[in-house]
Amino acid sequence: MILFPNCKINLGLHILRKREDGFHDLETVFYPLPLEDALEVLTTTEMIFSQSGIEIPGDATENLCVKAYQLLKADHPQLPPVHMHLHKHIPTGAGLGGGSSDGAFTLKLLNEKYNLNIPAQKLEQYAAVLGSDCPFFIRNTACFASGRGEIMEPLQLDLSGYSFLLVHPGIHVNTGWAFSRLTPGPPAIPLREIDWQDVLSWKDRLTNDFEDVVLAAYPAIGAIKRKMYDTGAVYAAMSGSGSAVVAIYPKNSIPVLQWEEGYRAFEVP
Ligand SMILES: C[C@](O)(CO)[C@H](O)COP(=O)(O)OP(=O)(O)OC[C@H]1O[C@@H](n2ccc(N)nc2=O)[C@H](O)[C@@H]1O
Ligand SMILES: Nc1ncnc2c1ncn2[C@@H]1O[C@H](COP(=O)(O)OP(=O)(O)OP(=O)(O)O)[C@@H](O)[C@H]1O
Repeated sequence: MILFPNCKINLGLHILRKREDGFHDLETVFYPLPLEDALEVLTTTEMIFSQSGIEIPGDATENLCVKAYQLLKADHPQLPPVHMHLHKHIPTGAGLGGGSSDGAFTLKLLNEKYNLNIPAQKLEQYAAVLGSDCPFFIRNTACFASGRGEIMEPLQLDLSGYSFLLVHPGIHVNTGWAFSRLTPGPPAIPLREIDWQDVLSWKDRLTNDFEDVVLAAYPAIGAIKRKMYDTGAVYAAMSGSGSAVVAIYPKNSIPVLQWEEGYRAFEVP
């Protein structure tokens, strides 16, 4: 069985407070986009994880696909050994949730392929063990998120009338480092006060708290954002803790742009 774990973008991201468990409470809107990895699972006689495409830093045993398998196996010993192959397109350390999506899709795939009958709510709980961004990818539709990102509420938001440009400057931003650099606090404009149907208003009202610290450390990211606005984007912002920047253009109006060596650009027309 093959599934295609997609990426997410954050539309607005406010870091509200540091918690006693070391994590931060936040508020954000998650929106899924079809920049995808490919995840294949076959039944075998011994556990194998293999990977192609973009190289993932770290040991294969730390991969969220492997961790997701182990998490389910502990509660569902009937799961057979599998060969999991992950073909990676989504840049890592990009704020696009690629690793989180791989972990969440592994849970969904194993549940379906081996008829474990785990309800979606329980899958979200397993996903929260893997990472803060993971639960979103179980439902994978636009939502408000709070807590660590695991408390979700559906948001009616259809951006299919727009085109998206994602640019990754090849910089790997460590999420833990980015959280450690910022000062949490109440947002100037809470996400509940944003008019989600008026995309043109977002430029002046929707903010990502990570931009202050991450753009200060990596000015190249701010330059990408400026170039997007200079070329007709109606909204542009860093996604999550970066370093990818996402721009929303009027439908089929993404300009042909030259980027520096080592940058990768992805279009969702
Ligand atoms: C920045 C976002 O992408 C916004 O959607 C997420 O909050 C990050 O989620 P993630 O990559 O799944 O992060 P995790 O793997 O859970 O945590 C990585 C590290 O980020 C910090 N972290 C993460 C999420 C959170 N709500 N508070 C935190 O302080 C912690 O230091 C943690 O050790
Ligand atoms: N399947 C995977 N794909 C990408 N990275 C993974 C995967 N499994 C584990 N990781 C680890 O996650 C790290 C990237 O996480 P980080 O939170 O820094 O970046 P991100 O792009 O914001 O998040 P993520 O893609 O995990 O949501 C990588 O350095 C890698 O070690």
